[in-house]
Amino acid sequence: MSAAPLQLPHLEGVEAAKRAAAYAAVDNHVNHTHKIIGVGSGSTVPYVVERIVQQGANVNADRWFVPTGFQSKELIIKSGLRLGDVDNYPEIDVTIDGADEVDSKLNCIKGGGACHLREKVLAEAAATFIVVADYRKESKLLGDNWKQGVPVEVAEFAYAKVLRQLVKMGSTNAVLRMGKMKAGPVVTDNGNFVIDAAFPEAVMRDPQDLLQRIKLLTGVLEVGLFCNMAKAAYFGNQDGTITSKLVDGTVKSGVVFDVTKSPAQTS
Ligand SMILES: O=C[C@H](O)[C@H](O)[C@H](O)COP(=O)(O)O
Repeated sequence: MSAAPLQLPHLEGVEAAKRAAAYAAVDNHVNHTHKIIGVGSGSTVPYVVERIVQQGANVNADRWFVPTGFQSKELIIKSGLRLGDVDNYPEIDVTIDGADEVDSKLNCIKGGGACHLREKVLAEAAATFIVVADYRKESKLLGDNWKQGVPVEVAEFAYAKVLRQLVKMGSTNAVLRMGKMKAGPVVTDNGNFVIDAAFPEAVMRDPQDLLQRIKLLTGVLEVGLFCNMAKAAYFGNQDGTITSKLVDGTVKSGVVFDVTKSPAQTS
C-alpha cells in the first residue's frame, strides 16, 4: 500500500521551485546509510532539512548534522536534529547547499549571505557536494545573473589593502559589504568582513584562475567561487518541474517531481 500524500502548504513561484529542487536533491543524494550530513545556508536549505525530517525520526536518530553558519545551526536545532560540528566530523557523507549562481559546469558563486568560508569547508569535507536552487540561479557563465560580484571574506584589518588589490586585478566594482539595519560593515559568523568584487566577463570566463589569484592575497580567508566541487545541481523551474545537472554533463530538464510523495521510510 502506498503512503498517503504529504499535506504540505501551498507554495507558488520561486518558493515552490525551491522546495521541489530541495526535495529532489535529498531523495537522490541523502540515503539511509548517510550518517554525517552537511547543511548549507540560504533560502532553499530549509526545504532540504524539511525533506530530511520527512525521511523519519528513525533514520535521523543516529545521524549528525553539521551547519555552515548560524542560520543552519538554528534550523538543525529547531528541526529536532542532532547538531554536530566539523571538529568532530571532518568527513561528511553529503553536504547540500544553496548558491547565488551556478554555471553549466556546476561552478558556483556563493556567499550572498556571507557564509561561504564555512560552506566551502563543508563542501570540501563532503564525499558528495550537492547544490539546490531555483531557476534564477542557473546560467552559462558566472556573473551573467549575479551582478553583485564575487564575495571575498577578508580579515577586518586587511580589507583596505585587499580591496585595492582586487581593483588592480581588474575588478570593475569592489565594495565592502555594508550591513542593513546596522551602521557599518557586515561581520561574518567568523568575525571577518566581506568584499563584493565584480569582474568583467573575460575574467569570469576562467573562475578557477580568478579564485586562485584572489586566494593568494594575504588577508583573504575565502573566495565565494566554488569550482569543480559540486557533483550535481538541482534547479526548481517556474512551471513546477525540476532540472538536474550532473558533473558528467548529464542534464534532465522538465522533470515532473511530486513533492507530496513521501520519501522512502525505514521501519
Ligand atoms: O552565503 C550564503 C550562501 O552561499 C547561500 O547559499 C547563497 O547566498 C544562496 O542563498 P539563497 O538561497 O538565499 O539565495
